[in-house]
Amino acid sequence: MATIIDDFLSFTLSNPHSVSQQTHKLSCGTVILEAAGILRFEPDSQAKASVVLSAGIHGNETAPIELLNDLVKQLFRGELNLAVRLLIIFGHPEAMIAGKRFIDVNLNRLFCGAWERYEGIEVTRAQNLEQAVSEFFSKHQGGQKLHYDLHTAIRGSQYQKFAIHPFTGGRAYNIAQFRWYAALGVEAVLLSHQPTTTFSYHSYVNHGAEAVTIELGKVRPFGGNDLSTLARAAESLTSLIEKGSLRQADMEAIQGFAVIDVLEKDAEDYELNIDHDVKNFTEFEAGFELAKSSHSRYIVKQSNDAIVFPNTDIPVGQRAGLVVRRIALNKL
Ligand SMILES: O=C(O)CCC(=O)N[C@@H](CCC(=O)O)C(=O)O
Ligand SMILES: [Zn+2]
Repeated sequence: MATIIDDFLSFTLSNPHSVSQQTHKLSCGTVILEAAGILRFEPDSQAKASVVLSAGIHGNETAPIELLNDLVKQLFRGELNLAVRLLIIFGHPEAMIAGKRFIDVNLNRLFCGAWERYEGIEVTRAQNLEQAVSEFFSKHQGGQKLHYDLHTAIRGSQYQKFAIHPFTGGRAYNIAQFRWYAALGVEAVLLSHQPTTTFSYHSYVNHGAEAVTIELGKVRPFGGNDLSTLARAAESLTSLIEKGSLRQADMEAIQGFAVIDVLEKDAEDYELNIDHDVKNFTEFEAGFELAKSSHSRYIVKQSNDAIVFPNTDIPVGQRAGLVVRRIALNKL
């Protein structure tokens, strides 16, 4: 059986529920297996930042899991310098084994204490992840607190890699973060217009971290990903781990979008008036009836408003899509 040193992903898939704590000495730090799918790296030198990198919050979004697993292998082999405190999280090992987005309820709707209102195996995992992040940031030693929650999208996208920035509630946008997203290869950023119960929003609002959800392509099973498409993301994350600073690329490469509306599935007969293969960021004409149910209709308000994350295969009360509108990030 694989050890965490050989292959953290294989080890996690073989030990999805509970593990005994393990500590290993690295050439420039220490690594602690804290819980199933959770590894904490502490550098020997003064840490330049506290960084959370999570993937697999949705079990079938495998490319970023494979990406993080490669980084962990390089750290164990002593091939990378460790300049930051680093928490690596494989969010939902049981869903990863099942090859499913989730088992009972969508884990990425349970943070900020929302788990209190749900039942299912994800409830305990959400609590454990909140606690792991809280303990990690409570030992912050200086520099920035950062959390990048890595996903892949169910549908194809007109922008392959895009970020969903948390609702700021008046906190200023950090332009250096946008430049860092560009360095990761991100092509579009959505600015959320209201609080959510996602993992990245939790770190942003409760820990004051610079946190964001990043979509790195399309959902594929383990082994089915072309990791060469993530080379830029891998290089920039490696640089963050080794140097403790965020690479900066030209922000002009990123298209900004404001989230205008959240489409909510408000009845069992809720329908989106789009084909199953419509891509994220597809635009509509003003007046188009985008959604309807026995309770409501959603009419597109302005031409070129676009849809992201359309999905009606969800419980009533949850998000069936986001309506977004182009904005200039340099005018924020
Ligand atoms: O492709 C889809 O429909 C969903 C992909 C995904 O899991 N996206 C995240 C975004 C989280 C956020 O809004 O910050 C999610 O839906 O949880
Ligand atoms: Zn996801």
